[in-house]
Amino acid sequence: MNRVEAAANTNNQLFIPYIVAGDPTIEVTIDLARVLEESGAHILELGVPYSDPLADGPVIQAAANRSLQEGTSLQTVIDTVRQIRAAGIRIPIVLFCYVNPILKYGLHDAVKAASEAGVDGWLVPDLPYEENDEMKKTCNEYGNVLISLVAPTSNERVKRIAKEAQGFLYCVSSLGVTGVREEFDHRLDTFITAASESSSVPLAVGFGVSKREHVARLHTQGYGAVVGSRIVKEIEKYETMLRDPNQRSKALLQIKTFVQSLVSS
Ligand SMILES: O=P(O)(O)OC[C@@H](O)[C@@H](O)c1c[nH]c2ccccc12
Repeated sequence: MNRVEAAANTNNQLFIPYIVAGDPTIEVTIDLARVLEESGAHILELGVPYSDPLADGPVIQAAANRSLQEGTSLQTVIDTVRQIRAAGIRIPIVLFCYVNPILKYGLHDAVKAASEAGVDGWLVPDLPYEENDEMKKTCNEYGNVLISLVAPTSNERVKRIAKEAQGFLYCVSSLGVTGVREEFDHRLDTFITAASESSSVPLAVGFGVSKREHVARLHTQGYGAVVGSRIVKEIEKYETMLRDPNQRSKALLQIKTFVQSLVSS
């Protein structure tokens, strides 16, 4: 069984952090992967920075820019995963990548290289479900899953996507872009109920999940929690210390304590 599927099926309180690879450096990304694994994360969403991140809010856009200034590319992210695995970090990794860098690299070559480096799945936010056949087939050919994303739009489409989902079904809490939110779309509960009734895999909710109460509520309802911007903001806060080898471990400890506070029951 694929490691993302295994993690999703054995943990009914999924916690899935998202960070941008190369933010603030590739070296720190490897340390952060270990910190997130130690903090109890079940699956790591590792973002490939992109110059035109349509679905991302200001926090993640800024992180992508920091990473792009470091020269991060899909290739260096694949190389980073290889280093993460060589460091003995086993957490299942889902690569978060917009479609352009994949097409530029070559879809088949990208999935093959990533799988050989230790990637377990992909999520391509701007690849419509109706056009994902080749990506899904190639992912599955290399033992990877393609994670599907559903938003609170028409229930019929949600049901169709949910039925064929792999690993876990990523339910976007509200329309718009990523970023910390106080409240969620009022249609969230009906939308998620429709999705869970049709889904053959566990659900995880993302977009705006940024407090312990948010995570606890989702876990109580039997859903996983995806947290991106709020963790990326913490990384931004400690950027200078993370860049300084003499202060890095202190910053990593602060970040670990923060992440643990999000998931502490
Ligand atoms: O940042 P938030 O509001 O916590 O949402 C998670 C999100 O960052 C992460 O899953 C993600 C990053 N980029 C995306 C693009 C589309 C969908 C989801 C994402």
